[in-house]
This record gives sequence, C-alpha cells and structure tokens, in this order.
Amino acid sequence: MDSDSDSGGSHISATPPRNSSPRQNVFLSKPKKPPREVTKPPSDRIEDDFSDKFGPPSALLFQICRPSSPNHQGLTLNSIDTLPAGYFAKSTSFSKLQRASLSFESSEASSAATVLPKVDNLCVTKKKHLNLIRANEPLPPAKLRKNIGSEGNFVKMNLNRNKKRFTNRKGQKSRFNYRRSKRRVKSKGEGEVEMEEGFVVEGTQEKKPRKNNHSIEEAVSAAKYDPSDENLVRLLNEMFGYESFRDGQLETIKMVLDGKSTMLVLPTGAGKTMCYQIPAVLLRGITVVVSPLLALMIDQLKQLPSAIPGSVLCSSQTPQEAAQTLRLVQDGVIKVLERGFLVNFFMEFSVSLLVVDEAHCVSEWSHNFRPSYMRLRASLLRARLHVGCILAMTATVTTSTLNAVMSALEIPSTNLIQKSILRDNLLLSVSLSGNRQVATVISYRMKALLKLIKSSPFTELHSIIIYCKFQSETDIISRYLCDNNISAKSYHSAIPSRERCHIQELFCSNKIKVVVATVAFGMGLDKRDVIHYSLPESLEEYVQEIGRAGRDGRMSYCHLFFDDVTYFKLRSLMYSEGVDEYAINKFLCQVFASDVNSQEKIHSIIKESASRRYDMKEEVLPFYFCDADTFNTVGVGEVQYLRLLPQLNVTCSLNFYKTSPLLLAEKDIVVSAILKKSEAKQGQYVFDISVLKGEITYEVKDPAFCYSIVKIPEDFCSLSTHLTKWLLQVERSKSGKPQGFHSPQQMLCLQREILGYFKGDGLHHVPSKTNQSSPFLRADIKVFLQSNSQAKFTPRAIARIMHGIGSPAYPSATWAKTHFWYKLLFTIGRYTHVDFQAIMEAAKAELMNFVGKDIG
Ligand SMILES: Nc1ncnc2c1ncn2[C@@H]1O[C@H](COP(=O)(O)OP(=O)(O)OP(=O)(O)O)[C@@H](O)[C@H]1O
Repeated sequence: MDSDSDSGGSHISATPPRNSSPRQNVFLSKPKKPPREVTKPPSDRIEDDFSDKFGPPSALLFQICRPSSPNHQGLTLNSIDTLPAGYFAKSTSFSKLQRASLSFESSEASSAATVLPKVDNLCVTKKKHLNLIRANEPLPPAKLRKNIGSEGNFVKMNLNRNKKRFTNRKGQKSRFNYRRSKRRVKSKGEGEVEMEEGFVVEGTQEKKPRKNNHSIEEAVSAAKYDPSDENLVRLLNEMFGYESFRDGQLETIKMVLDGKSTMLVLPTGAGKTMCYQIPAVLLRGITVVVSPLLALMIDQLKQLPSAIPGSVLCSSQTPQEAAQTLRLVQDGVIKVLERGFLVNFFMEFSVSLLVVDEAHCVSEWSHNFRPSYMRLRASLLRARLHVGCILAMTATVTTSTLNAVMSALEIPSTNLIQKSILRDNLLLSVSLSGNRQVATVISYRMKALLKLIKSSPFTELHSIIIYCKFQSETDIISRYLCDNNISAKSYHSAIPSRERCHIQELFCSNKIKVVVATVAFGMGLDKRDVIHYSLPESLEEYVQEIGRAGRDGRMSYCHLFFDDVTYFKLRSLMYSEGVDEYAINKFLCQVFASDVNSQEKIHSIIKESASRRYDMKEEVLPFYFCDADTFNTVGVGEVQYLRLLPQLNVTCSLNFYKTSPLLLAEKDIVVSAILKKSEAKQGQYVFDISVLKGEITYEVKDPAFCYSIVKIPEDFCSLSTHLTKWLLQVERSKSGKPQGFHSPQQMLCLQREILGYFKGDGLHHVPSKTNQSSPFLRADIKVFLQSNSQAKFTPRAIARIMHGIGSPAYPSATWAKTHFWYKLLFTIGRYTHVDFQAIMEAAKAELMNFVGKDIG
C-alpha cells in the first residue's frame, strides 16, 4: 500500500473529550517580554486518559533518596541521593533505542583511522600541536609534524562523511582553544536525527612537565630493547609525565607488544588511549586507529604527546588534501593511503597495530552500531592490511556484544582485559517522578531540579552540566534557572558557533555555574558534575555521558531524573525506524531495477525521495546494504550483490544564459556530451565546467546512494524476508532491552543495575510498563481512518501516529495536528503507553474493516 501524507490530521477521536487542549504547548509559548519575572514550571494543565495510566500525583516532587549511612540503611526522601558508585545495587535500565547514527557509508567507510609511527629518533620541539583546532576553518590537510625525527608519522583518517573541517588554532592568546566536534547522533524533536556539534575545549593546564628529549629517547630505546614493567613505567614517566600505569594499561600494552590481539574494556576516562600510544612508539610499523567519529579522532589526536607525530585524514578532505597527506605519509613512514574504504587505504603497506576504538560499533546488537564498522572483520583486515595485531577498545559493551566483537575481530577469549564499567570516583544518584500526569511530571521535574541545585552538594559545586534530550528543553530550563538566581546558559547546535564558544569559555572560567546542554557539550572538559534532566536513551549512553564527569580523578556527582513521560517518548522513538517487509521488497525492486547487462553501470537512489516513498528514514536505508549475509560488499566467498560507491549529489541542473543549448553543443563537445545525457536523472556525469564560464551555471543537488550491481538476486521475496527478519531482530534487541523501573527501591540500585546490565546480554528482565491494549484504541483508529479517508496507511504508520512519532511519509508537521498528539516540550502520542505491536494489530484489523467497507 502506498503511503500518502498529504492528508490533514484528524481532530476527531473516540476518546472522551478532555477539559483542556492537550495540543497546547504549555512550555514553548514565550512571554511577550523577555521574562524578568520568575519562570514558573508548567503546572498541571493537562488532564487526560494518558495520565490515568500513571495514577495521581503524589505529594513529593520526586522521590529523591540518599543513604543516611554508608551502608545506606535508611533512605530519606527529601534529600539528595549521593551514592558512591558501587554502593547500591539492583536494577536500573532505560528504554533502549536504536540509535539513529547510521549514515550511509559507502565504500568510504564511516570510520576514522589513526596511524601512529615507529619513533626512533625523537626530537621534540615546541612546535604547535596539531590538536589545536579552530572552529570555522577546514581540517588541516593532514600535515605531519616534522619535528619528530626521521621516523614516525601519525595519520588519522576519518572515512566518515562529516562535512565540517577543522584546523589548527593560530592565536594562542586565549586561555582556551576551541575546536568543533561532532560527538554523536542523537534524537531530536520528533525522532529526527541530528548530528550534535560541540566544541572541545582545550584548557591551558598541562598534565605534568615533560622530561627533556634526551631522556625520552633513552626511555624509548630501553623499552624497545627490553619492554619490562620497569622500562615501560619509565617511558610513561618520561613521555607522559605520569608516575604509574592505571589498572589494565600495563597488561594491555604488554599484550600488544607481544603481538597478541586484545579486547580492552575499561571505563570512560580510564586511560584507554595510553594502551596504544605507548605501543605506537615502540612498534616498528604503523599504528592505525579506527574511530567512528571525527570528533573522537580529534580528541585522540589531541591527547598525543608531542613526541608522537600525527595528523588526520578524513573523507571530508578534498582530493588535494588527501593527496598531500599521502605524500607526507610516503615521505615519512606511512606508505600509501587512498580515499575510500579503510581497507583500500592501507592495501600497500602493513600495519603493526590496528586499534578499533569504540569497538562495540562493530556489532549490530550494540547501542551504536555503524554499518561501516561491520566491514571490520579480522579476515579482511589481515588479508588486505596485513594487520599484525588488533586492539579493540570500548567502555560500554554487554557480554553478547563483546562476544560478537571478539568473534568478528578474531580475538581469542583469553585475550580479554576487562575492568569495571564504572569508575569509582563517580557518585551516582537518581530521582523518580513517580506516577504523574503528563504535564505535572515536567513541572515537578523542574522544581525538583531547582531544589537539587540549591541543596548540597550541588549548591557548592562550580561547574554543572545539565543534559537534556531536546533543544527546547535546554532553553526553558536555563531560563528557569536564571530566573531563580542560578547562572546558567543553554547550549545546543542551533546556537551560533561564536556564542557557543563564548558560553564554553564562561563555563570554563567559572563565570557561569550551569550549562544546560544537549549531549554535544562537555567533550574535552575535565572538571564538572553532571545532571541528567532527561533520561538518556540507553544505559550505554548514560554510562558514556557520566563518563565525562570526573576525568581528572576527583569525586564527581552524577544525578539522573527519571520520569515516565520521557521514558515513554524514548520507547516510542524506538519504533521510528521499523520497516515492513513489503516496503523492503519494493525498495529492493528499485535497487535492482536494471537489466542484467547494466552491472557495470553506476546506479543511484536519491535518499530523500526513496525515504518518502518507502517510509524509511534515510539513516535506516544503509542497513539494507550492510547485512553481512546479503549485501556484504567485501566478504570473501559470500554472496555479493552490490558494490557501494561514495554518495553523490546526483541531480545536476544546467542553466544556459547566452547561447541556446543546441548551438552551444555544436561548438563544444562537452556541452554536447552533457546534453546527450541530459535526460538522465541519476548517475554522475563529470565534465570540466570551467570552459563554459559565463555561458552556463549549474547546481547539484539530491544526495544519493550510489552503487554498482554485482549480481542480481534470484529471489527478491526471500531476500526481503531475510532482511526484514534481520532488521526485526536488531529492533527487538533494542526494544526488548531495559524497559524501566518499578519502584524507587529499584532506582536506588543504579550502580549494580548498570554493572549487571553490562555483564549480561543487554536484555534486561524488568517487566514492560506498556499496556497491551486500551478500551478506546480500536474506536479511535476507526475514527482516525474515517476522518483521513483520503490517505493511505499501513498498520505501522497508524501505530506511529498513535505513538506520536513522525516518519518520512507521515511527517510530524502534518500529523502532530491530530487529536492523538500532545505537545509538551516534545510531542507524545495518546497511545504511547500502549504496546506498539498491539496498536499495529488493532490498526490492521481496522484497516481491513475499512478497506472492506470501502470496496463494498
Ligand atoms: N597512567 C595514567 N596516570 C594518570 N593519568 C592518566 C594515565 N593514563 C591516562 N591518563 C589520563 O586519563 C585521562 C583519560 O584518558 P583517556 O582519554 O585515554 O580515557 P579513555 O579511556 O580513552 O576515555 P574515553 O572512553 O572517554 O575515550 C587523560 O587525561 C589521560 O591523560
């Protein structure tokens, strides 16, 4: 059934009417004048059947608990819970969302790589570190620092298709250096995906004074000759200024130096990078670090001591920049780098150590699976890159993901080094909203936040980051705090970059106490405490985010507000990427809609129109190309149907100004060639437009997935069934995960719950909070279908609308007008609390009735 989103929304429902309009945005309606009056948290203005599910509001704002004694026997509900990590234990978990972090990474993988050199003749100068990145300037064309003697290069490659570039900061006057970073993909608004962009502050504080070059050289030589504990500690001391290794570091370094592929699981901020930095200095060949995001890569680059030269190579660089990098690599130690998929970069030289950072991304069952990472398979890496040793590193991995990663990278189980998931300098606490009405939950949470910040220990802290899920929340919360005499600023990607720099500087210099931010903020900052005003999408994300606290080793506080409304919103968003089998089938038909002889040709599918036509998010489309069993483009001995190519803007519009196109074509063979192709809507045509300066202009648009067909599948149906099953499994692995909390007692067990979660399979055994049905559901669907009879729906589309989430074919802008969506700080659906599958079933039955009547 085709979808058609032109229909307006329904304003009729079978559900009994409510007193006030739920669609009213009680928060976003700004006061006419900039508020000098105190911003009040929204009051209970919404009464609805949704709230019935959560019961009446209780007297307390939140149930906030704290151990009255170290053994936490008595819990007081009015104070702030500050539980040292490890104190409490039981169950905690969040609704687990499938992270929409999938960019379509074609043969240019969405990954980044770092190449570290062998460093023999160290010659440390005070040359500016490549890490100093300035916003608004392009990424440096991977200039390798020449200050390190004859050997040793460090190239970081980002094969991700990030558009932003980075470069060195020129001025050194400011106390802080800023660089842009894109930390990760996150949900925004109605499940839209946004690459959050942040700045990484590079403070001026030095770790410790480094020793002189001579002593570093001596330490390197000694460790090379005999990598004993003593010599490695000496090297650590000379080169990095640290007295001793942290837990897990020395063990890992020795494994790697022995050439043993190793899986390293250490908490965030525990010092994983050291585990490849020291081997990079000592190993003969090149060390390549693959990272999923440019920001992470730059972060790692920043952490390199000046004795290790390095640079970045990424897919957003121009061919010239890449070529320059390759030249530098060739001149130095790195042999050949090519643009394209990681494997192609390194085909011509061997890699001593390949580091897979954020290794959980290798597994499709992880919270942050990346299609390009799926191609990181040991067999391939060994065959193509001649990788001697693989070091896989992560901070957040469940046992099942761990097994998947180790198996993909062929790391023996004996080579696992795993320490606790959490650092013990984090004091975790959590408060519950309890069962509340939709609007009250938010107002109570705001009051509770204020109370939290005004009470010990937060009142004494200088720098607090409050993480929110949505941009609108950050603005409202920061205004609310300011109105209550707490210096706060909001920070999100919609704020101009200059202002964001300013905010970060104010925060770092303690001129403002609080930054209310989306998740991008906080990279590179060492000292701060964290409050999660919004529930993170998963426990993995929570652990990653609290990992930004206390990286300097001091005790840090991390408080989490847990409320049902956000919980249900997150659960609903989980379903925003699901696809039906028939849609996959149609999509495959388009992908392979070519004659058998067209296999040499380059094909393309325009992302936006495909996304609308099949009601699939653009971020989801890559999945169809990445299933290891079907579209694996690199697998040896596996069925290979497609070869992925770099994404392109495939539609080129030409405007002819002076001469008519036909006349021009007679004069110029380029124009003639273009015109011959002018009917083609897809594919790329390369020509030198400069010769036609003044005659024509052109504009390219429509980013598209490009591919060539290797083999046309014989059986489309079984292929789409297979893909559907696989995607369903992936979706279930997310949705079946932690479902929520049931009592404050459980909430007190955050620490143990996190540890238990990561020890297990990530499928947590907390019963679902969703209802299987609702008395009004079928009737509401019926009314909805009647009042939108001009539109075509699928059961999934109806279920999404009932859950209050938009999709490409049924965008929020249109369907938020229905009676079934409530607009708060974000929208939620009237049936958000009802199981998605149950709604799909009900919708299917009603659709059959409806279509039957229609036909009759
Ligand atoms: N042996 C050590 N002694 C003291 N400090 C160290 C040691 N090793 C690393 N560090 C410091 O610890 C901090 C965190 O290290 P690093 O960034 O490598 O952590 P990480 O485990 O990679 O964290 P993430 O997972 O968040 O990337 C850095 O400032 C680093 O310099």
